Amino acid sequence: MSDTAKISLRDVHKSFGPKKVLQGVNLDVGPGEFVAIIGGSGTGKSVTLKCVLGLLVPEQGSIKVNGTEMVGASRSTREDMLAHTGMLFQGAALFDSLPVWENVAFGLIEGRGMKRKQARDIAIARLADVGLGSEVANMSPASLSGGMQKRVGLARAIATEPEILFFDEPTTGIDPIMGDVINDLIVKCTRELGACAMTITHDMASARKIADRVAMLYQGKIIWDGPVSEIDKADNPYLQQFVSGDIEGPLDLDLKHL
Ligand SMILES: Nc1ncnc2c1ncn2[C@@H]1O[C@H](COP(=O)(O)OP(=O)(O)OP(=O)(O)O)[C@@H](O)[C@H]1O
Repeated sequence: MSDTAKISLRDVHKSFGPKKVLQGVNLDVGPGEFVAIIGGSGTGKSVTLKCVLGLLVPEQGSIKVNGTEMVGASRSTREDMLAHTGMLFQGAALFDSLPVWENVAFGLIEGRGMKRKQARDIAIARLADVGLGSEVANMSPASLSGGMQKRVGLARAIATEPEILFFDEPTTGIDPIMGDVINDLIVKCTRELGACAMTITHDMASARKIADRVAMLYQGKIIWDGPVSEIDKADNPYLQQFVSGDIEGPLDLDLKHL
């Protein structure tokens, strides 16, 4: 798998002072594959994603994206990688000073140097892909509901037709019905692009719906990694406790130390 993997993490370690957060993470995401990293609060999901994006630097290990080593990579190598990726941030992270369409078109205008008229047309098409009409294009992001902001964030993530998509807790902060709409849109948009994707989430319903595979992070390592269809049959007490949300089980002992 690692020769063809679009994203490959090998023995990734990341600490903050004495706190060892990642202690040898191994994970591959293949072409066209959607992997969800699941795990409880504070297990290091965000730290893992930030290491892949180059926002944090691991002190040990290798992270390859499209076969290129990212640990210790130059700024231009990282920028090149980011130019081929799309990202939906947890709070959608839209610029309130720009109208919706310019948020969606940002990577096209600033990153690709596209003319504003053409970029606006593409932005309106991407907004339609996520179920938003052209009347939204000139609105301020601040005037939209949380669910609409997530849709705009998704339209922005796919605007440059990236090969790799990253999602940071895509259903956090919105109601379950809107969460389901967002999950459906994420699946549709990712498939249409033929992109591979990585999401971090503690929402099992979302992980089951959007991912092909889940990888459970616990005590700094991936302790279970398998297809969504295998989750319920898996003989792993940590995974089963997390999936069922039980208070009793092997996980709660460790939670006291968080
Ligand atoms: N910049 C930092 N400096 C110090 N400690 C950090 C830093 N970033 C993360 N941590 C610590 O690393 C641990 C893992 O954090 P992380 O945000 O990755 O967890 P998470 O699994 O994403 O949790 P959640 O689901 O609650 O967002 C936490 O104990 C956190 O306090």
